[in-house]
Amino acid sequence: MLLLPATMFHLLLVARSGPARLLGLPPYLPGPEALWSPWALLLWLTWLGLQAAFYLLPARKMAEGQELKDKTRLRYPINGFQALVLTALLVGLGVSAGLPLGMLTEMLLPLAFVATLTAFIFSLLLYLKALIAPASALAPGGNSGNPIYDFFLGRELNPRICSFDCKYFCELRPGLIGWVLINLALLVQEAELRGSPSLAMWLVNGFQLLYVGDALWYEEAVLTTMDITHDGFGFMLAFGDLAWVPFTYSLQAQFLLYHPQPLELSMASVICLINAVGYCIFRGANSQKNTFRKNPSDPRVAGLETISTATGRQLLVSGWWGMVRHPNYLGDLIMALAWSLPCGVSHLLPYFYLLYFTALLVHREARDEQQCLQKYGLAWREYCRRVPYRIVPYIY
Ligand SMILES: NC(=O)C1=CN([C@@H]2O[C@H](COP(=O)(O)OP(=O)(O)OC[C@H]3O[C@@H](n4cnc5c(N)ncnc54)[C@H](OP(=O)(O)O)[C@@H]3O)[C@@H](O)[C@H]2O)C=CC1
Ligand SMILES: CC(C)CCC[C@@H](C)[C@H]1CC=C2C3=C(CC[C@@]21C)[C@@]1(C)CC[C@H](O)C(C)(C)[C@@H]1CC3
Repeated sequence: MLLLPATMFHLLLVARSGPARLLGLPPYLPGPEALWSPWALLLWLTWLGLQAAFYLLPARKMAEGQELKDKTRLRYPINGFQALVLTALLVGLGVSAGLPLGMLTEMLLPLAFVATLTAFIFSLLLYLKALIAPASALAPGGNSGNPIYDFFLGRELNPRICSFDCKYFCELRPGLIGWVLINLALLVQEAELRGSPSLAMWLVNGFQLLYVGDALWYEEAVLTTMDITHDGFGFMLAFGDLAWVPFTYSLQAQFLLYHPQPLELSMASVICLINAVGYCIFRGANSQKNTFRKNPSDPRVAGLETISTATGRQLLVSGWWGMVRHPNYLGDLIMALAWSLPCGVSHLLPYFYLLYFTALLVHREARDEQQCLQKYGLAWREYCRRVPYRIVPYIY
């Protein structure tokens, strides 16, 4: 809990330092005046309030989540993409009225500080709220009795205030949309400093906007991810969603602002191709599984080979899910590589995301494997026999 914020501040500080060494010491240790700003707090709270207001707007659709322990299903508004468009319109209006968006890049440290503070306070409130939640509302992990462990993992599965779902809101709105807004501010700032944004900055902005736009367009798919169906809402996700995502996932764009990198058109085309391949695998795999889980007789998936399980559910063994056991992770990792390549190969720092993400997905894959083995038993073993590789064909 201390190491994660420390890593985030380390990355923010080294990204703007001359040597930009991932493993080097930060150029200076920020004092309270560099971290604390009432304006940053005001801006952050306004941002959270704005995104919460967008969440509460009428949605084009209400989706049902997975069945819970008490056999009920929660309902979720599907209006994340609408929130992204409204945010873009508002920011566009602001910029045309003279709002200095590039200035946001000067406030990253105090904003990251207030986001971290919010995550700690929010997690504490969530921990306290879980004390009065019924046992059926608690997450399978995160209720060990060790308060520090439970505070970190999160005790309640789907904490809500009336119909407002705190975890679903945080997972997709303030952090993800904040990430692309920070990227955009870095692009604007680069244009102000150097006359126009660099090709590398355009690529990083474009790729990551596609990733965030995709997440919000296919918002309903998040309801079947491990975070929503299995993990409690505690410090890990609150900090991850609110602080880690916007301030560390924008690291490549931060690096590019302070360390401009030349990029040939031919190299840029290769990088675009890598991103496109990654995206096709990621989207193809996620959509195939979601379509199959919603309706196995959908013509798009009806011809795929499957294994039956004792639970009545089936497992795909052909198509994307017959290539490796987590094709979506493979696609995500290929995209992560494409996001770092525009930053060149002179520094390790822009590859931090790729390294962290590999570790996260390897660990996540192992957790999922454990859960699937528990759920599906012998059928899962048979799936592992038929599809022996986890993430990368013939390698892992
Ligand atoms: N950018 C980021 O920081 C992060 C991105 N991600 C991305 O989020 C996405 C979701 O990931 P995550 O929630 O971890 O897991 P998945 O979407 O991979 O879901 C795993 C579940 O899929 C089902 N499943 C597994 N194999 C099969 C099969 N052969 N046929 C049918 N169903 C199967 C099982 O659930 P069941 O059988 O119950 O349906 C399993 O528990 C991924 O694309 C990942 O890359 C994840 C973490 C961080
Ligand atoms: C800080 C810790 C070390 C780890 C925190 C992990 C979180 C940052 C991630 C856990 C799962 C995530 C997902 C996405 C973002 C990062 C977190 C919150 C996701 C919303 C990104 C966009 C994708 O399209 C997705 C599939 C919707 C992702 C779902 C999981």
